[in-house]
Amino acid sequence: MIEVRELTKRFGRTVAVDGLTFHVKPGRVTGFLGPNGAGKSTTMRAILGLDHPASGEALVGGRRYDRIRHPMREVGALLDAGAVQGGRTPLGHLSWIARSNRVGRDRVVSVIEQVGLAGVARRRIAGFSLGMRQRLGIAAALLGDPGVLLFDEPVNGLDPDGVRWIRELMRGLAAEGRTVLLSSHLMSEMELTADHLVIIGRGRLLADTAMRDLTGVRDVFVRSTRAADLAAALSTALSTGLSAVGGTVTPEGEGLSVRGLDPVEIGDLAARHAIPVHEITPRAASLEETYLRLTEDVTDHASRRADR
Ligand SMILES: Nc1ncnc2c1ncn2[C@@H]1O[C@H](COP(=O)(O)OP(=O)(O)OP(=O)(O)O)[C@@H](O)[C@H]1O
Repeated sequence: MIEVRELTKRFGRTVAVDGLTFHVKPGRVTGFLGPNGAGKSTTMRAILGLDHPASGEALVGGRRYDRIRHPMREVGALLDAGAVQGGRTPLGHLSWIARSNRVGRDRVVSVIEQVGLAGVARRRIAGFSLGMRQRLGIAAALLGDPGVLLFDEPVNGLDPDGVRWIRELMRGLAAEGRTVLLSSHLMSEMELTADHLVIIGRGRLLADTAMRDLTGVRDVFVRSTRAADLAAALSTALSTGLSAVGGTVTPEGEGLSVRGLDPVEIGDLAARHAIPVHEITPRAASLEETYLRLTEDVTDHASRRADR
């Protein structure tokens, strides 16, 4: 479990994180979203004790990172995959981290295999692609077999095969009961990977919600050869209070986009008016659509400062 409480972090005049509160629970993948400069990396760095907040706190398993006796065994993180000495090999790099954290050598071999780097374990990292460096960074995060994991943009630079691998890895780690916090700008990928979302903008919380609640039914598409008649009947039903306030009927191609009525209500109404209906499809909003709507008012910090 990660608990972020009233966290505020400033860099000079920039408020990177502004009174942010959320919890990341075990057993599920929590996606961490927000526009560039929203404060995601700063929040993750605060959780890992790398940035010190002006106020508030970030706790892992109920403790501040610097109070954890064997941090690597409790929390693992991939923040910046580029920050590795090129002269080392994966085996050398991970063995060095393992030794300085009292983690056994068997774990080194096991994580190298887990991330698919066994074939290059003795090659110099300098020649590695970004995708291979991401895998190495993930191996380092997993080294202590921690229950809490943070990944900042792990999909960066990976090919489609690697992207799928990350998705399965994240879901597998959550299924083992671990707490997984994952940031990414790839909405379609996040939609497939995360169970829960924390969305921030300008350092503040915009949403803390289950994925299925955020991408729930948006509208119902109804196709009919008598779309105009059906539209009239549906509009009457909406205006006489059959549905919640705010229902709409909008022409779309050979049919109608209906909000505020469910497929059963629409089907029953069409039958009562003897209007033929050839399709009734409830449509979900994509994460991208919902995310863009939620964040449309929050520009990055640079433009906010320039506004002042
Ligand atoms: N070390 C620093 N010194 C000064 N300003 C910083 C520093 N680190 C972050 N910031 C600023 O704090 C704000 C939040 O940055 P942060 O990197 O946390 O955002 P982010 O959500 O991770 O963005 P991105 O999606 O672009 O990675 C930005 O305005 C950034 O410029």
